[in-house]
Amino acid sequence: MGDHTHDSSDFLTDKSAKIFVAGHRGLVGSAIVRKLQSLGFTNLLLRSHSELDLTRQSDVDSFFAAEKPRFVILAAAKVGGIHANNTFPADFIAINLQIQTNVIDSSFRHGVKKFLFLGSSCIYPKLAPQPIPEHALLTGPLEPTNEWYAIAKIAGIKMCQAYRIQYSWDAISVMPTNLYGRNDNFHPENSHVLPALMRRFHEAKVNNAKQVVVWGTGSPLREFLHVDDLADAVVFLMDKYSGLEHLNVGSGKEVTIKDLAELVKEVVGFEGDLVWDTSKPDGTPRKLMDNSKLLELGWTPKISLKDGLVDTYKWYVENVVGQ
Ligand SMILES: NC(=O)C1=CN([C@@H]2O[C@H](COP(=O)(O)OP(=O)(O)OC[C@H]3O[C@@H](n4cnc5c(N)ncnc54)[C@H](OP(=O)(O)O)[C@@H]3O)[C@@H](O)[C@H]2O)C=CC1
Ligand SMILES: C[C@H]1O[C@H](OP(=O)(O)OP(=O)(O)OC[C@H]2O[C@@H](n3cnc4c(=O)[nH]c(N)nc43)[C@H](O)[C@@H]2O)[C@@H](O)[C@@H](O)C1=O
Repeated sequence: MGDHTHDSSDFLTDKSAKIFVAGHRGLVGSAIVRKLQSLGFTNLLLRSHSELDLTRQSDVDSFFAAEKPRFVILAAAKVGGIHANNTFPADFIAINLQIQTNVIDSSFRHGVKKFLFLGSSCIYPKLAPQPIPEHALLTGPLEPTNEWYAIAKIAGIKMCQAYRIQYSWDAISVMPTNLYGRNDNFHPENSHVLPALMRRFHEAKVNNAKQVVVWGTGSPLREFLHVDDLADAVVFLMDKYSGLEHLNVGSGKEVTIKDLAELVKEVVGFEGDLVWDTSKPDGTPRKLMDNSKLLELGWTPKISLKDGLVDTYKWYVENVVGQ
């Protein structure tokens, strides 16, 4: 049935193989492109959103028919933090279902050898056991602030499994924890917590503000992974993993939002106070992935949260501030 969990594909052997990285301008896609380029891959197939709208089925199919990539990594999606997910539920379910259905089906029909789908830790029940094992999927109700996005992601996992079962097609699914790094979205309301706070502390520092508002109670726990570690894991799994089950990718380390805010404040160099806006949702109380399956395959994360924050802040100042 094509469930050769520990088989090695020839992903790393042919550096001229055509690889379509969908969403290459985003946080995750750009990190995967950097990783592949650093390994010597020379035939990356890249299209911006304006060049190819992945929600348009016939455009996607024509693109695959013409280009015939050998490998596909799907990092294009409608993505956002807790506020965006809670405010635009129709976009989060519809756009993600459209993109992933089009790209998965066209990849299969046009002979892609191996396909990788990216989900998210929000696929798991709100009150899943911690750390969250892969088999916690579909065992309880979802976190309401992101259930629409989560349902789309669960459908993506199931679609990859269905194509593997029916057609023996090599499609795998990877569930990253909360990510951060270069090319993140620093939008003040719609981004994730880490880029949102980095921007807010930076702007408060340059404007000599006394206070910065942080959302929620500060008590939720989150696990963060630098996107360069995620890109390393994606390439590792394209080479090493061909299983039916989705795999968690995390750092294994969690932090409260309060401690994260203090750390970002320190890295940015803001010296004022934090004010907690408890009218904003906390979301899931705790979301730590069990990454033991990935560790057993031989992969380990390398970038600490502190080092990753320093690198991201440097990038933000050099590339986003004043643009
Ligand atoms: N960021 C995180 O913390 C996490 C992310 N993930 C997953 O990783 C993947 C990538 O996320 P991330 O890099 O953060 O997201 P980004 O928003 O940074 O990047 C998404 C990319 O997809 C492109 N895109 C969106 N819609 C379309 C479309 N209709 N047609 C073509 N391209 C489109 C965007 O282009 P444009 O901006 O021009 O629309 C953008 O380049 C997603 O599947 C996400 O679920 C998983 C866990 C955590
Ligand atoms: C990756 C993951 O991302 C989303 O889930 P989330 O983990 O809740 O992500 P978040 O980064 O937006 O918030 C984390 C915590 O941080 C708090 N918080 C404080 N201050 C700000 C703030 O200024 N902005 C944001 N966004 N959050 C803040 C916030 O209240 C919450 O308690 C999913 O919708 C889903 O898309 C998904 O899969």
